Amino acid sequence: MSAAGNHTLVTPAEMTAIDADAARSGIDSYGLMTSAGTAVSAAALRLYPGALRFVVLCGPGNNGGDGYIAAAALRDSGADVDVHALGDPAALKGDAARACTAFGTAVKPLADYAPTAGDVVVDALFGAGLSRPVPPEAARVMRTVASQDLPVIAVDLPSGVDGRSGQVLGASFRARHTVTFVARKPGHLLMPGRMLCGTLEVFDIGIPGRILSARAGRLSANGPHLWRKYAFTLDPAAHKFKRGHLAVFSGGPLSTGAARLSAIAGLRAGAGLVTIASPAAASQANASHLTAVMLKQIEGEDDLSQWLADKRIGAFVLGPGFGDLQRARQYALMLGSHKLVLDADGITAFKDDPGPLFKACAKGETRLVMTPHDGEFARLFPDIEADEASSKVDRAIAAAKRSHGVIVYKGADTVIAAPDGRAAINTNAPPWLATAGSGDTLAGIIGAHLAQGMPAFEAAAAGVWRHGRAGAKAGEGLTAEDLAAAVEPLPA
Ligand SMILES: NC(=O)C1=CN([C@@H]2O[C@H](COP(=O)(O)OP(=O)(O)OC[C@H]3O[C@@H](n4cnc5c(N)ncnc54)[C@H](O)[C@@H]3O)[C@@H](O)[C@H]2O)[C@@H](O)CC1
Ligand SMILES: Nc1ncnc2c1ncn2[C@@H]1O[C@H](COP(=O)(O)OP(=O)(O)O)[C@@H](O)[C@H]1O
Ligand SMILES: [K+]
Repeated sequence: MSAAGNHTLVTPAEMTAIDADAARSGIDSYGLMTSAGTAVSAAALRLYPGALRFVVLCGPGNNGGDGYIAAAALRDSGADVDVHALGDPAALKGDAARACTAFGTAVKPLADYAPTAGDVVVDALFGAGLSRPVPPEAARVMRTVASQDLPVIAVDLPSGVDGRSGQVLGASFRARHTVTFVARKPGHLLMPGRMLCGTLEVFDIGIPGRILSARAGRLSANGPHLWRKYAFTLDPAAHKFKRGHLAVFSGGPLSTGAARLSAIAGLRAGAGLVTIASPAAASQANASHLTAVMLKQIEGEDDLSQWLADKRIGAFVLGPGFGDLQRARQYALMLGSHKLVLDADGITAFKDDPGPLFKACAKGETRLVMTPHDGEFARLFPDIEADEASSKVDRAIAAAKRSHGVIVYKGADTVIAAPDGRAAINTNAPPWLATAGSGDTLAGIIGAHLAQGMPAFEAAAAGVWRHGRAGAKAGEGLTAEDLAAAVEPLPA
């Protein structure tokens, strides 16, 4: 068994190709199924030593095959086991047919299963091969098992969860524990799939790492492996400008708090210098709340173009509490080759006509990071959002390619995607991050990374991860002020 520590994520389609490569290289596929099914039985015995009965529900493919192996191993260990099959077991093919024959004991129809207190359900109906909504008889069993709150151990994925997108096709089991093989799939990390897996175990069934890496794409779980080489230690001779200068645009007099949250988070995240660029009317409000953060009055385009001559400004944050959408457009388009985190109102400002922004970011190194939540994403990319066949990862990558910027598609399962097709799914964010000002804090952390010279994808991925860590450290009930204060130094 390996902890879910390997960062690579493999889609079901890639897994099929890995499977085929393994077979071509001479690895016995029935041996792989035997390892998989045996791992499931071991988990079932370990987690539920007091089970009165194990009920293994087997589907029409190799997921069902794993189930037959598990059922045989459970029976051979002395447990009470019943197997119920979806479809006719005589129609099974290949390794699954062999596993069913090896099980040897009578198999009952799925519809005959009457859930009973003391049952532990092993869900081997569908795994990577789920291709359409689950049939009604499977949905019925899922409902009765849930209504009795029986524990479910899922083989590979809770049946009904699409391993590519994490979406539920029709209905699904809610597992207490899921045993998957070789590597995690995106559906284990994306919502709602993540919630339906319970605890997740990745079992190494013996497919060599070289076969995995040859087929795996550019999607991983977010973590320090993505940015470690940019997580510098401080040069003893550093001065504040060397640590990066971040500028944050403030909104008007009644909405200055968001920019301050970004600014303070930017300082905490390691920027040497943070300046709030404030309209004159808001200067007083900002000045009365700022100490370490500096203040610069920027009243309009003339002030901004003069200020932009200061080449020491490493990055800008535009959007939190900004308010004036027309001005947000002007400012964003004036930033030339400067790096920019565009959040909140900065994103909404480009709702009806994002073309000029995307064009301005088309050349050279990626310099734009956008941090939309669902609503903002749909405003900027309505057609991408409307494509129901695509996963959150697909949508984030499509938006990154179109905008030439890094997309941080926020939520409980934030996806970070780059225009070159790299993507990561974040998993360390506690639910209490959903609080006012939390997104402003995130924008400031990412801005600090950009100001310090991290490339955009790494800056964004590290920012999302540090934001999640800070949330966990500050704990439930945090406010956005606590969050900024809880940002830990890099490298973590
Ligand atoms: N990838 C690997 O290396 C290994 C995979 N194994 C298992 O193999 C599984 C994948 O096997 P398969 O590709 O056979 O796929 P599945 O067993 O997940 O399901 C495919 C079967 O279900 C049918 N089906 C799909 N959606 C349906 C629906 N909504 N209603 C009714 N029937 C439906 C398909 O026509 C096909 O017969 C994995 O999830 C895993 O459990 C293991 O045997 C170990 C090795
Ligand atoms: N259920 C959740 N679990 C974990 N993180 C969440 C959840 N909901 C939201 N978040 C995170 O909280 C932050 C909220 O940002 P945003 O929606 O912009 O809020 P605000 O505008 O109030 O600052 C984002 O980083 C998002 O990923
Ligand atoms: K399953």
